[in-house]
Amino acid sequence: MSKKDTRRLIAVSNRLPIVVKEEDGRWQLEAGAGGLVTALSPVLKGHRGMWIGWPGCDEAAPLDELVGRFAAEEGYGLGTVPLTQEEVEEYYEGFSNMTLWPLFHDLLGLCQFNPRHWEAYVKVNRRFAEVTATRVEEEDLIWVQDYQLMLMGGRLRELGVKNPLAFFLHIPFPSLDLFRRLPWKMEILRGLLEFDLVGFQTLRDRRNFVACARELLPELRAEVRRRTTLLRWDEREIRVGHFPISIDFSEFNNHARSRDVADAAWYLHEHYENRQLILGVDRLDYTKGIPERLLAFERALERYPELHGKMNLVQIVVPSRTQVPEYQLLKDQLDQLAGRINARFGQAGWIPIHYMFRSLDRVQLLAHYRAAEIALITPLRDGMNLVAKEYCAASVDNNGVLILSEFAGAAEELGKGAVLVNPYDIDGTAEAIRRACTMEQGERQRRMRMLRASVQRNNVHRWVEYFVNSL
Ligand SMILES: Nc1ncnc2c1ncn2[C@@H]1O[C@H](COP(=O)(O)OP(=O)(O)O[C@H]2O[C@H](CO)[C@@H](O)[C@H](O)[C@H]2O)[C@@H](O)[C@H]1O
Ligand SMILES: O=P(O)(O)OC[C@H](O)CO
Repeated sequence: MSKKDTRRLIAVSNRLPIVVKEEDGRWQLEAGAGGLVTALSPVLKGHRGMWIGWPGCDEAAPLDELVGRFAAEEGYGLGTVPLTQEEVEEYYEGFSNMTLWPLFHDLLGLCQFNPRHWEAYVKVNRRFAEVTATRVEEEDLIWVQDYQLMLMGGRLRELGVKNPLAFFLHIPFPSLDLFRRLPWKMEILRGLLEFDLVGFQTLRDRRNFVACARELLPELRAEVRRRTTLLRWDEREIRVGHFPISIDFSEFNNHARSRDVADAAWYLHEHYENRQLILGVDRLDYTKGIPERLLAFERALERYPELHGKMNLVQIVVPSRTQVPEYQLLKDQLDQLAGRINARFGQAGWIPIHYMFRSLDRVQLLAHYRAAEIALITPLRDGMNLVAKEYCAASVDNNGVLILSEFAGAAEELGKGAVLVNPYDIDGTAEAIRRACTMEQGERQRRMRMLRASVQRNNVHRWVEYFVNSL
């Protein structure tokens, strides 16, 4: 949003940027984790906005009081959409996370197509629209976020909301071949076409969407413009663009240089006895390629014994979607893999993999980024991947090597400075680990300078400005 633009921004997403908890009989609000929170909070703070979403807590919480406190402290308001336990199971865990999430990440084999889940998805999307309609004022921009809410636009129109409506998809949009497997593809497609602007992370996602729309709605007309594709359908015009999301570069860069972070990074190096640190940081998710990464690390230890004792893989996994069975299985798989590889290669005084299943606070996260000589970010498929960008912004000594999956949206922008890998290619990723461990200082610095300049230029403020200006 440009500085001149004074319109209020209403962001709507499944989850509010908060976690409500009861500790020792006292209710508290904590900031939530995840890419969306990281990206949107600074923007809403700057534009006296409002965030509408599911508070994710039980009915006993004194929500009004907590929400009021949040607005006073954070500088933007919250609107809440409560969900019942059954709705959480069917709309969120069910249709959103067992159908759309795997399908849109090209993992058809993990998809469930359950009509009950679909019905709950329709119902909850309508509810989100109804709550939003009661909060909206004449000049507001409404910006709906992500795959859980693709049907909101239609209901907002039915309710007579005339404000500009925008939608941004944080995850990839699948190819026509995959999208057509969805029994409710036409409803989703028509739902997205109710918005005035539909944004994707990458050019590939935008092209996939336009290809689906043209194929499944033959009467639709598409015209490629300079920055967007203009669709004409049902007497309306819809703009479709790609807007790679980013981070607040200055915030990460400045905080990474602070005394707290420098001390914590120094302590980490001492703790790991000055070995090279290879860092993985992910939400627990089967799209992030963590088992494949551990196997590639194992292959590197098999093939390059000269690396033994010289480096550690520090893998941090933040708990996520723990009620979905696939995520529970993944957790067990990771525990077993890390244990097996450590038992196979560990020596007195050297445990190859340090695996932590928890969230880190900001100072610790930045200290890990700053201390790590290598970031190993190997999703099987990812809309963007903000960890890759955060690592670059926090590598203030220009000394880090970014190994990045070619299937992360971030690879479109960071492909030149990063060492790109195919995460399914275990040998290739192992070779990339060796290459990064032995890369000369000059090449490290040249690559990281390029990466940092790119993240600095294409920061989150530019993302919002570019998106809103396209409306
Ligand atoms: N152990 C830990 N402790 C503390 N914080 C941790 C952590 N592990 C991860 N985080 C934080 O969580 C965020 C994760 O963002 P990502 O972009 O990697 O993925 P996510 O799948 O959540 O987001 C979705 O939205 C984003 C934004 O659009 C897209 O990049 C992505 O592809 C899409 O799946 C980062 O900001 C990171 O700092
Ligand atoms: O925990 P979830 O399901 O809200 O996922 C958050 C991630 O940022 C995915 O968009």
